[in-house]
Amino acid sequence: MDVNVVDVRHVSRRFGGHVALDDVSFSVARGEILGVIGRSGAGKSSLLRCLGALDRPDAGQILIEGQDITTLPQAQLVSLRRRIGFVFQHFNLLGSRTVAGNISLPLEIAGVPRAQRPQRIAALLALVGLSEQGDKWPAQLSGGQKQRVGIARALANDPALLLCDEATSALDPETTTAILDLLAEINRELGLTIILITHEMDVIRRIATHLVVLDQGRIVENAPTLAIMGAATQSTVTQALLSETQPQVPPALRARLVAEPAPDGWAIIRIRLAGEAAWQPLLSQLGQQYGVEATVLQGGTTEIAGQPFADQIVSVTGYCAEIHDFLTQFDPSLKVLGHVPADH
Ligand SMILES: Nc1ncnc2c1ncn2[C@@H]1O[C@H](COP(=O)(O)OP(=O)(O)OP(=O)(O)O)[C@@H](O)[C@H]1O
Repeated sequence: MDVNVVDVRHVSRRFGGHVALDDVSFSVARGEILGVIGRSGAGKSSLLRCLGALDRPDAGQILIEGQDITTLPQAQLVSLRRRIGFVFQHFNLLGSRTVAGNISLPLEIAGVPRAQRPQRIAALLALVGLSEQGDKWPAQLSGGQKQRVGIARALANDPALLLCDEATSALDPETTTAILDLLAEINRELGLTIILITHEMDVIRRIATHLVVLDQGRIVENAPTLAIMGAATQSTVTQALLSETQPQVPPALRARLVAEPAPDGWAIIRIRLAGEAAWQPLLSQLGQQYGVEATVLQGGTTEIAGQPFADQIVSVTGYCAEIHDFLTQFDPSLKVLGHVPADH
């Protein structure tokens, strides 16, 4: 039986009177990319430290490949930590070692014989696209290259789990995309299980197959990312986090929105379509079937966890109950955001 790589069961962590993690439970199956998101102070770092066996919870269990790390003696913890790779926000490379030397360090600590190291280091450098950079010093690298070294170092001992702590928060948007693509590729090629801690919903949207939303130490959402993005109801915290990356009604139009339909005016709706429905020519179908005009004002179609997902603000003329019923077949969470009276 293939056990989950991670099982977190009723974990709590207190600091003095403050509860940082409150009865947190979730599982991560092999090969999943789990995103953990929450606002500042939600408990993300506390969770990561417990998952990485850098801190012990006050209550609950954390099983890594079926082994409870909260009760393991120190000696066994050392070998267990080798099953977990860490990727840090600020890379944490040793400036006194070359790129190859940084990647070699975990191999040396694990007791990999000297003769075997160069081959392993070369394979890791190739995996992260730095084959020519082994002899360089960290100071000679860009932020993105430093993070590639950080990822290669984290993979050195062939971990079962990769823990990424805000791995792209210090990088520019283009480099963020390249690093997220690299993590997705490593996940695909090695089947590696990844937990990403982040405060950026965009990171989650791009690569996380599953999502846990933390708020004040508690889990408020735990499901496949696509299901949460397309859900009819979400927690207030999730809505706030999602709104950062969701299309919004253009401000000039928002100022003209009224609550009631107006003759000859248009309705402004928000439609989300997950899976195959996102590729369907729904709006042109609407035009043909009902003789109305539907225009996408904001948003588009992207991929979430390899599945198409459309999130759009659309204006529709002649909006009526029939059209609403037609569209809610495809998006039960469809929202009419308001109406714009005709410009007479
Ligand atoms: N060592 C500590 N001592 C006292 N309080 C702590 C400690 N570590 C965390 N906390 C508290 O626990 C709560 C959760 O903190 P944590 O750092 O886990 O949140 P976070 O989601 O990672 O926040 P951020 O995104 O700002 O890093 C916070 O209220 C924090 O002040």
